[in-house]
Amino acid sequence: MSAGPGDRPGAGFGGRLAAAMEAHGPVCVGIDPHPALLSGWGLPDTADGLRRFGLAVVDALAGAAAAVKPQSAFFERHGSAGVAALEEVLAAARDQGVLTVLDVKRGDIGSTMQGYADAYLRDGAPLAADAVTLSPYLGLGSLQPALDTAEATGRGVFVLALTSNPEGRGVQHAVAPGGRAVAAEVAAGAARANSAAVQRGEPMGPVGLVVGATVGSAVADLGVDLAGLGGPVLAPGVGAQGAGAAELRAVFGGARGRVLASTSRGVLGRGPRPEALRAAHARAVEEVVAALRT
Ligand SMILES: O=c1ccn([C@@H]2O[C@H](COP(=O)(O)O)[C@@H](O)[C@H]2O)c(=O)[nH]1
Repeated sequence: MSAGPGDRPGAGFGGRLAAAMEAHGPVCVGIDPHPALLSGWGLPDTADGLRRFGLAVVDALAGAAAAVKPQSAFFERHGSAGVAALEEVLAAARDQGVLTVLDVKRGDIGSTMQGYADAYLRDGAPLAADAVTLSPYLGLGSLQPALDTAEATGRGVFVLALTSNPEGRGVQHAVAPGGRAVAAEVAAGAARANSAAVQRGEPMGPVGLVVGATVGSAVADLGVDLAGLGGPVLAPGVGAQGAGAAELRAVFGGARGRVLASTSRGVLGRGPRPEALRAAHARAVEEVVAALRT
């Protein structure tokens, strides 16, 4: 079976994500198999435990959630067996029509970046996802091979702009040579990369940003132009990291229709019963929709 997006309706990632958000609401559920969650679900902290955990989340949320976001780190803890479990979880999501954002936060020199692009964004790759997270801190231009591959295969990327953790400020708020904050430069570069898709009339381009729902006034203070991005905004920090309706409303004023809020422990902590996971997701959707209503 093809591992590419060819078996999915709609061409580009932005269009497919917009359709999924319209159908299921603007909330992505992270698949973060923390040891404590595995134990709470009665699963062992082994590759097989992770596999069962990830498959249970996909089964519960297929047809209910716009996307799932497996966190690669937890699978990598178990070496090749953990990565094989991640492959199975990605394949299950693909088969069940759930969009995947693989949270790997990759960044490297351009020639190596092509290797990452081939690993995650190529049709038929064992770890192929609909989108991946990328780190621009080796220079936004170094990500170009991944952006090109995503564009060519109908996939997407989310570039870290303002992360949800407080330690990110030292780098992301720093002033770049042009006089703008680094995060504002990253957003401007992403907007440029989306311009062709926007001109073609696609609802969203393939290049999204990661902007934590916990970043307070940073978007406005630093002049990070989310309104002009033309792509989706992945907003982690909802739930366990403390962001709720008030924070979402305050941070995302200019981009409300394109925000995909992301929560992991906030939903996973309600498992393992599928109905409980779906109910927690539905509550999160209600809260996010109310917060982002224009
Ligand atoms: O800025 C960022 C970027 C990514 N993350 C990731 O999202 C989840 C958050 O999990 P919660 O349980 O909802 O706190 C996790 O995988 C992070 O690595 C982020 O938190 N902030």
